[in-house]
Amino acid sequence: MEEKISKLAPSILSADFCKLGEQIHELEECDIELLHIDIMDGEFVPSISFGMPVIKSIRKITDMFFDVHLMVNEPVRYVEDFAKCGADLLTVHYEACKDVRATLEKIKEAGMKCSVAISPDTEVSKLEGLLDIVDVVLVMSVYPGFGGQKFIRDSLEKVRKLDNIRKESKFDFLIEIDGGVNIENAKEIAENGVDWIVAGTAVFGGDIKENIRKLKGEF
Ligand SMILES: O=C(CO)[C@@H](O)[C@H](O)COP(=O)(O)O
Repeated sequence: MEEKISKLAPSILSADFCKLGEQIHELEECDIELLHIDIMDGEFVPSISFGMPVIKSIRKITDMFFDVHLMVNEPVRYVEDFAKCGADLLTVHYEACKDVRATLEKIKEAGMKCSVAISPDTEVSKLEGLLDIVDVVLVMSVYPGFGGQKFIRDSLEKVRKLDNIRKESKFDFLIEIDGGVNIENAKEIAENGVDWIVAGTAVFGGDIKENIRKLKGEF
């Protein structure tokens, strides 16, 4: 993927849903261009978050790039629905698809960017045969399902492996990391070759503008 949007992708899972519109405008005032949107189905992960109606509503109030992370079994079933409600990029989990490549192809055909995510127990080697098609690889640095968990350090090794693969190949995917990012570890994460950094609690817990100012100062 050619364009490199600013690195920080706030995850609205940690937003105050009574004030979602206001908080999105606060992010815009901080020049955030990338919004991470977590969709959970209660099957692939234990929790249920929210779905298309929320994306459709917030699409009306912002032009931010919608980075939609599907923690959903067989996401191929929903590709067109997410395209219609305004997703710019769809991430599907390697572990959740019967045919990952066909799912990614369908996302592209629907006019969106595509991304594949790996959970902490899935090795980078599983992505062989997919790296030519993906725009982004999402490395989960917590077990998917909940915000506010502790960063799993082994995920940095995966990031380095992916960064080496793309340096040694013609692939130009971006690398995104998601889970447990905070002011203490953001600098180290960015230095390992990550392009997009998702942060939920570290952005929405407390003063959003102050949190973003501090996080952006780290990378
Ligand atoms: O996908 C997920 C969790 O499954 C993440 O996007 C979290 O929402 C990130 O939250 P923090 O770890 O930053 O609080």
